[in-house]
Amino acid sequence: MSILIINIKELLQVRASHVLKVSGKDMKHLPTIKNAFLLMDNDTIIDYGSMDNCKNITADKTIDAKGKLVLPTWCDSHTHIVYAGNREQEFVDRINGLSYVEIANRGGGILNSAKTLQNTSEEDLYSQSIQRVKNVIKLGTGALEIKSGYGLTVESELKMLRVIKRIKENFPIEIKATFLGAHAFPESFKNNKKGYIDLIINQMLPKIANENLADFMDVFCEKGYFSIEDTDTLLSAGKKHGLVPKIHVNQFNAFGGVALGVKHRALSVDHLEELELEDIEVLKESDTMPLSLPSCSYFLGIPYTPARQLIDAGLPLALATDYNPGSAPSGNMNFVVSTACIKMKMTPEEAINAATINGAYAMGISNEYGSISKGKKANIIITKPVPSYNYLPYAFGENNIETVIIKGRITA
Ligand SMILES: N=CN[C@@H](CCC(=O)O)C(=O)O
Ligand SMILES: [Zn+2]
Repeated sequence: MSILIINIKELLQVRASHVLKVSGKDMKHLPTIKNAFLLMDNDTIIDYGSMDNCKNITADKTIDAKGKLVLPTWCDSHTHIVYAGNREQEFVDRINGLSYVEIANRGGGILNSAKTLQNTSEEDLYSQSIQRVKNVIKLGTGALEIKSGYGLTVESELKMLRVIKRIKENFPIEIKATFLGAHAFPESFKNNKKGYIDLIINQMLPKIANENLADFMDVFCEKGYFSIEDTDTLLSAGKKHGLVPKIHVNQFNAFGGVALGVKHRALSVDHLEELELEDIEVLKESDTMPLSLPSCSYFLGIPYTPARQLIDAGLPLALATDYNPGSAPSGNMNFVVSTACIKMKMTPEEAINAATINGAYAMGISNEYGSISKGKKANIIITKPVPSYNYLPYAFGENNIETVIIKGRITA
């Protein structure tokens, strides 16, 4: 089936298909066409341009987008959207004065979510998770990275990854799965950290590879979690099974994790709330995408990634939600884009680039997603009538998405 969108007030993020990411000054530029049309055939974008050149084009369905913007769907490249239960009690504990780290040290945090997930059936985990997936699609997300990491046992990590696989099979959006068994040390391995790392390497990884359950390997490289040496060992082990590295790094402390990520040619280094000059220098020599999670900074009240420093140094930046029960219980990419503008001083052009093409790069899919390009997947947002694209981040908290098209089908 073909869909033609006509009279588009402004078509955003129009790029040649070979552009895989944008960096530095180029992030300030968002290529657009005013008074445009867009043509999709089945799941693919096949043509676009000015309305002046739309005269002889017909399609099975025509949508009039007068007064509305059209842009690629958001690419949310860092989520933990598969989880069981919630952690609203910890939210209240933080309001009453405890820090995220103090809560974690008392056995809350990731271990709290792991306990709940271990006691939740695969079926129940799937139904809880798909509610969130359905919601984020309505909010304009068309590609999603999903991590394991609340299992922390062989059985429960596999349970999480099988749920991710099932979501992938049953939903039209693009999904990439990340194995994050190294998210925290389980209580039973508190005094035997090497034992847990051995379990990941010798038990979890071979099974995951055997069932083809993950694309990427992630590690929470942080004080009190996995050290530089642990992360190095784990990423190397993941690579042997074909898993591309990514890291949670510099969330609370900067101690060389970014350089380690670059050494491993990580696809992205994520969080970066704490950043040293040497981190920026090392990233300049790499293809690794720095990735920021503003909703986590907002929710925990920790610093925001210094986006200006990264972009002004000529680097690219991707934005994602970090959707998880502890540090960012929201999968709203529109809020992420707004918050990046409001709190990180990114321009709307930079934020939209970071949430589309650069997010796609951070999932290794920017050859097919993240821009309006001929031959790319027809993943499209049509907004409500709005004055300009600046209005999208400006009107924070307002839902300005009217229609979401995923792989050429109207989905929301
Ligand atoms: N920092 C590590 N992992 C998650 C939070 C996990 C949790 O608190 O449940 C994050 O990216 O923020
Ligand atoms: Zn995370």
